[in-house]
Amino acid sequence: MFLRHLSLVNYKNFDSKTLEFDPVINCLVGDNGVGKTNILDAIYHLCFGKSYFNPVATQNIKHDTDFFVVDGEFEKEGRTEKIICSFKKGSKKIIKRNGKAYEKFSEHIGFLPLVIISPSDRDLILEGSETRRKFMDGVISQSDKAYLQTLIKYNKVLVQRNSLLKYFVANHTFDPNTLAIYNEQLHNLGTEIHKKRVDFIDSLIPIFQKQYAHISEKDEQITLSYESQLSEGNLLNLLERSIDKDRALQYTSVGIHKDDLNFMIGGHPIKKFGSQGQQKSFLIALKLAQFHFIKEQASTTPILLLDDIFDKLDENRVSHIVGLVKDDNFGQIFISDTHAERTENVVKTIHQSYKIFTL
Ligand SMILES: Nc1ncnc2c1ncn2[C@@H]1O[C@H](COP(=O)(O)OP(=O)(O)OP(=O)(O)O)[C@@H](O)[C@H]1O
Repeated sequence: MFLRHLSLVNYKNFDSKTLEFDPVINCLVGDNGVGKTNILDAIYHLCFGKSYFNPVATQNIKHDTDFFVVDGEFEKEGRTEKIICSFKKGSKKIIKRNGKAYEKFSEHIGFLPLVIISPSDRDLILEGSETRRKFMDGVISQSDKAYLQTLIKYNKVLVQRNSLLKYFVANHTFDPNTLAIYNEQLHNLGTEIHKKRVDFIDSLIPIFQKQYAHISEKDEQITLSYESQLSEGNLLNLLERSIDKDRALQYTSVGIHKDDLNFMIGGHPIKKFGSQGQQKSFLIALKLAQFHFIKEQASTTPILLLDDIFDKLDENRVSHIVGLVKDDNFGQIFISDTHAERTENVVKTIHQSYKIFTL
């Protein structure tokens, strides 16, 4: 799969921009702030229906205008797939595939698999557990449509259960029977999600360890593990046992919405004890593991976006990553960098077709 053509109207700093891409390697070069990352984000937008960097849709519209359009032409399994994502202030965002608008964006997720490696990935280490759950959910959803639907249902029931807990307190009442209905639903949906997360992490760990060893070239003991209250007991029991606590807190204190991933180095949290270099290698290994996992699960090689990759790695290691496309017949890669020469030196070593875009 590859992206052949991209055109932007009023997307972030671009009023109008058209690019024809190489099927293998594309380098976006230029000074700070010219819009290299914005182009990568527009590609991300076509695959996920949203920005990777800025979740506020209106802020992706060029200042002083009131709509944006991102239009892309992909080649997938010998067919042309035309995707248009448009958004006008005050209206709903629209994503169309070959002229037909999706009713639910979730139906589009996974159709065009993509992995991005960017300096903002550090949030996965630094931020709270929600960021790591989103990462996990994003990867699983790209290859398992049922997972995303189950997760959406779980979150809806969770909102309803939390509203009920608030209602109880506001009205000085309690109805265990209605609560039991929500408990049962959360149990069924949460158990399914938990199982898929366990399976996912089990498959990801060996790929991740291999990638880390490759990148760090050192014998460091790093671990990635999944932490869930459901590993200690059945969700229905946990929910029943926490009723008093939940009533006091007015929200649901147990469930898969509390899951986390633990990132450790030498047995200690990498957030506190990892050097900057170790944290960067960890994140790249995690994202490359994601790339390989999706490639194995989906029948398509994901598009790989490398934003500001030289910020994280030296030229040899960038060559190694870019070299991924050499092994994967249909892989396409996008690299953003401030130094045209440095980028060209790296891509030349791969002996594949490439294009350099100077912005
Ligand atoms: N909604 C918007 N309207 C207009 N300009 C915007 C909007 N959102 C972001 N920008 C502009 O986009 C530019 C940043 O673009 P981007 O992050 O793509 O740069 P870059 O080329 O990747 O830079 P760097 O090399 O520093 O990473 C900034 O000048 C910013 O002001």
